[in-house]
Amino acid sequence: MSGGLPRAALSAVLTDIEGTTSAIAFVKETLFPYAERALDGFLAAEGDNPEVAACLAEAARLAEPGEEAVTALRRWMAEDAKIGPLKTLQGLIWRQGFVSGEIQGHLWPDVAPCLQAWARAGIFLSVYSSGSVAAQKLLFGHSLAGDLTPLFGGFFDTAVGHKREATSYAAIAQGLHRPPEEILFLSDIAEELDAAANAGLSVCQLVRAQDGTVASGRHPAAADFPGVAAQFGLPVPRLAA
Ligand SMILES: CSCCC(=O)C(=O)COP(=O)(O)O
Ligand SMILES: [Mg+2]
Repeated sequence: MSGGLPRAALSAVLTDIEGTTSAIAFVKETLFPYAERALDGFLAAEGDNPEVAACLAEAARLAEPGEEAVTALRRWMAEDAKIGPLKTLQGLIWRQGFVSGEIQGHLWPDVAPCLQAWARAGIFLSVYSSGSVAAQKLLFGHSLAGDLTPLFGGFFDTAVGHKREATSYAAIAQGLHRPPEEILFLSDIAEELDAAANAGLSVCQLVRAQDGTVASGRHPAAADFPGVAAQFGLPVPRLAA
């Protein structure tokens, strides 16, 4: 935090998912392997679906010369590359798992009570994740805390730009019709917070011990959402012990 300036009054919270609302292990050990296992069967069954076909065409365009679309998709999965057609396809594959109840969206226990209290206090809530908007809605719609999608007024993915680029946050602030400093961006990744801060947003790093996150020292930091609330003047709900 730079030099003791008073913080702007917040009107909105924009939150990341992996490492912020949800465990990194849930994404890496449940969601990603589910999509990897299901990929071939899904493409065989749904390859003619126009949305799936569009992902395959875009993957082929972005693949290395001579590399097949499916090979590129598997390589991006292994690299955890945040590439549009992969993220869209993962969302489409996860749909069956979330809707059937096989997967429930992980949320740390402090998250839902804080989001509910902030929404009740008139704070506008939105999500910005590398996961597709469809995947974000599945995770919050089928979460351990039930369907939280009505709490959110906006969902943003990398269609707006990459998470380490300031222009993405400027576009989100413009889309939300709010001055950037009134929007508090929450993330575990310092480079994302750098980009948001460069666009003028208020920022806080989530340093969740269970995820092994290390504080960057470049931004305000909190161990959980009540810690965020206490620092930024947001309501702090009473949590069950
Ligand atoms: C249901 S969203 C899954 C998260 C995901 O696919 C991902 O790549 C994590 O990105 P984030 O920007 O939330 O860290
Ligand atoms: Mg994250």
